[in-house]
Amino acid sequence: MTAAREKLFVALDTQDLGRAQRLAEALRGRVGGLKLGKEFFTAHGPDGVRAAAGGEPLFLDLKFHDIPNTVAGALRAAAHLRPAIVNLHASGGRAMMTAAAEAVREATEDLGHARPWLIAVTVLTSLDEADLAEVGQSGPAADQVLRLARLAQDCGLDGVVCSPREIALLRAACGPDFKLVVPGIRPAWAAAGDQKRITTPAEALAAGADVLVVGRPVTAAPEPAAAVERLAGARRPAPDIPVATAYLRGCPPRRRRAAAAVPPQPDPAGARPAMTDSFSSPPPSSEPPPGPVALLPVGRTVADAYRFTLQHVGQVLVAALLPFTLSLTMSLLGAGLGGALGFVATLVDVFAYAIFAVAWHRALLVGEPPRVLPQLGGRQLRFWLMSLLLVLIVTLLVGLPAMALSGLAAGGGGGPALGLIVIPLVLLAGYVAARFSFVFPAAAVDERFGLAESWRTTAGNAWRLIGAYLLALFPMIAVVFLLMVVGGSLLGLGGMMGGPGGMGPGGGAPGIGGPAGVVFIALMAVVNYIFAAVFVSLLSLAFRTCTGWVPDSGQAPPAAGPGPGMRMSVDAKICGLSTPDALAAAVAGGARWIGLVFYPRSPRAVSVEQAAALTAGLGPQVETVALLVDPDDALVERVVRGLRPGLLQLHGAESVRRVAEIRSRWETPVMKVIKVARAEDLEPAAAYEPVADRLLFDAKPPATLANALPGGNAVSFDWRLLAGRRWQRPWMLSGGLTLDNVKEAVHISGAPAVDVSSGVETAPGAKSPEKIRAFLELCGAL
Ligand SMILES: O=c1ccn([C@@H]2O[C@H](COP(=O)(O)O)[C@@H](O)[C@H]2O)c(=O)[nH]1
Repeated sequence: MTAAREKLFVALDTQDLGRAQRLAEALRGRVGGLKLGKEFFTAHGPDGVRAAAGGEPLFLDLKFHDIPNTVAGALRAAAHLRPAIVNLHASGGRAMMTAAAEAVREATEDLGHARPWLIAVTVLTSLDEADLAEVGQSGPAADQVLRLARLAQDCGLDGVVCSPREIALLRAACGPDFKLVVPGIRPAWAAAGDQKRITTPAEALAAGADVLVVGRPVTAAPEPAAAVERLAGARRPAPDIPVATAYLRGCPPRRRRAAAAVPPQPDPAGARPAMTDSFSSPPPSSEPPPGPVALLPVGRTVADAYRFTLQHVGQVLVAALLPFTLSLTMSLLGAGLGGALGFVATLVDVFAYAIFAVAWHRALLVGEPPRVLPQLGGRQLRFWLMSLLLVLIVTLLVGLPAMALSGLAAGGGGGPALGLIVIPLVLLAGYVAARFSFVFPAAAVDERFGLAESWRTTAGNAWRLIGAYLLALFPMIAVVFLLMVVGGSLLGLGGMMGGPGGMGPGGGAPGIGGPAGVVFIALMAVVNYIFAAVFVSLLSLAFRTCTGWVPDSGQAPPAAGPGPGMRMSVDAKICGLSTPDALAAAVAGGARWIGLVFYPRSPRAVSVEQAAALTAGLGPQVETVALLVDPDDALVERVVRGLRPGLLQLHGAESVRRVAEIRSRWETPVMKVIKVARAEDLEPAAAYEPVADRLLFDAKPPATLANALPGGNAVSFDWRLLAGRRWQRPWMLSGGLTLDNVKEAVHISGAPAVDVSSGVETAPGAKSPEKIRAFLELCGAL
């Protein structure tokens, strides 16, 4: 069982004993345990619990809340059911929790049972700040959660129930051994229902949850066991693949567990499987951003699709060689065959496209360089079958009605009416195809992803997808047209427009002869494959953005640094912007982040008002980063409220706890700066990884430098210190980067992103738009 599944307790919230038993049976051995709560218990009592749990680790979720004597008695009674976890409400107070802890200890000792975790519910995950205010509790939910967690710990409880949003905060405050049992888990594909403080399973695991409690996403699924698989394997974009992250605002923490949690003691009676140590094993690496699935940024996605393809034209040709040969052979054969054999030739042609598209999807999504002779098998077959199925669906849904209607219209002499009928149908065809299109990248990366899932995950992005395809099409049409005209006139070929210029990669059968014609056709084929690669890239990028897919560690390209596979260019942050022209240069040049400094001593400092005015109207393609140095709460509050930055850069000596607190309290992703001069300066990074969303490695201000700033001193450090290092968090490099050294810095350190300030200035604080442009150009070409 994977670590993710072992940490999963499924809530069997039902009054139907048979259903609970069927669910338990379906989930037996697939999850860490089962949770039976008030609904089931009220209907079936302790005997029902025994009958339903059937020896699986049991979380008896009765959330006791009463006077100390009553809760202690209830827990003594509950001990007979041999639960692995029992709970109460922390708001019952100190005396109640202390009595409860004592009762659990005594009762299990008397019975000779293993002692279950006794945990306290802090603030229900169905409550948000507004709900809390209504019951007289003002302030962030996280404050109340932290207060109650500390009290519970003080009373000798093993842990708490908290929402995923407070995991990092509680880990920092209560230590690695304090159990965090986390409901409010919602993969992207599941409805939130009544839950409010939610996140994805991957995020909760990555943040350091000991147990994930999931109910309806599993129990309401047609196949609960399959839902567990999906949930445990649910993925989100990899932070270190620059393009993927460009679409997502903010990143949640991913934590490497500081220490193994202590599992409950083994059951001496041996009747109930104790939770294994793998409960505490670190989750597989994944980087899930919080919140809803991102909207697809149309312009940026198209630009990235072109950029990725054009940066790897050689690889496109490698990927195209076999498909092109196959396609050309079949086209030549098919041209002479016609009828059924011609149809077979078309099927082979589609298969050739599948070979190409699978290779290119994999190039982008998992960084696998294409090969001249790829391994052919299930992937291409699935892709091919999906292509045929989609053609069939679109034909049945749209093509046939269009033909019938246009026949009617033509018969009735309704020429103009024809357009009115056909145009909506064509739009419908595009819409349906776009909604189903995610099955293709999914097939290429071996994801189980059907039409229904594609339909679901494209919801809200369908028209953006269509817009992106149309936008991508314009340059293609222009280039093909140009080639036709130029090629036609150069070669003296008539009727070229009906020749081999189809947008499909295989092109048509050549209708022109002679060596010049062959060269021309070869050129068209190359162009066609390049454009096909753009489309495939576009689809891959959209898939990754909308579904949050991220490769398994086994198939992922290196998490950082230029690996042997294929990669996008280096992302850049231009920091310390204070003028509109510099900001415009950064945005136009493709900076992924723009940094604003809220540190009064800096020559780049801006006020919150200036910053807000400067960044007003910025599109989603660029993220605002607020640089703070040991900020007090009031400053963070002002900056977050006034600017709503996508990232808070903490550039001072903020402790791990403070970083966690800032992130959680202001619900804004944070980037912690690690200042480096020597190898040992990298060590603190590990402690910050659990609580920060990003790391920034900057040069340590030299002690000898008079009036040194916390950063931006035009000083660099030995980039070799970072070479080959892998971090759990996405990271970037800064410190004395300039136009002259950025290439070398990236090459040596393997940085996936860079941050520059003084290197694009003419004097401290005076940004040069020209230098910014040139710097970004360099990064784009790296
Ligand atoms: O704060 C809390 C405490 C407990 N729960 C319980 O967890 C499950 C969640 O079920 P879903 O169907 O996944 O929403 C449910 O049994 C709750 O009683 C919680 O959600 N929040």
